[in-house]
Amino acid sequence: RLTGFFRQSLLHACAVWDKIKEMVSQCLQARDMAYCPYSRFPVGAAVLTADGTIITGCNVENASYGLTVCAERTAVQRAVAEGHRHFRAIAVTCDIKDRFVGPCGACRQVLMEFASDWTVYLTKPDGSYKETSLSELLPLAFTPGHLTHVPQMH
Ligand SMILES: O=c1ccn([C@H]2C[C@H](O)[C@@H](CO)O2)c(=O)[nH]1
Repeated sequence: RLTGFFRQSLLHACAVWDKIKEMVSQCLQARDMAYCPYSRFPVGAAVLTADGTIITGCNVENASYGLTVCAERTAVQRAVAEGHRHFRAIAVTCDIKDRFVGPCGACRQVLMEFASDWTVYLTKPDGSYKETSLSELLPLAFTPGHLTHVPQMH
């Protein structure tokens, strides 16, 4: 029989595994909602908040091209608008099957605003993923902590 610490550790590992699977599945579903008539390059994202909520986003393009918003920023901004400011992880996917694709530079910076220790799951269309981190994707980052007037988070 599994007891105490080991049982707890196993349950925790299973809960984490379930959350990753759920994020991966939700980012793939979000990609199907992408509005990308110009690039025809759909992207999906799913962020995991500190309280375990998963919020998705897709890219939303614009005829001006430049006003396009990426899937990752759509998800983060949606999460913030719903009251979340503490994040743990993000899963991102596009239609490219043969390699893992990272978020664009603008999205890396926007993620950095809310945490430096995001876990990032680069997800292929078949649901396989590569785990990385925001600090690996954006080393030596500029962060809110570098400003003399640090924004009050409340
Ligand atoms: O990290 C990225 C990179 C690109 N895109 C979108 C923007 C545009 O709609 C399309 C092609 O660049 O992909 C994202 O959503 N996330």
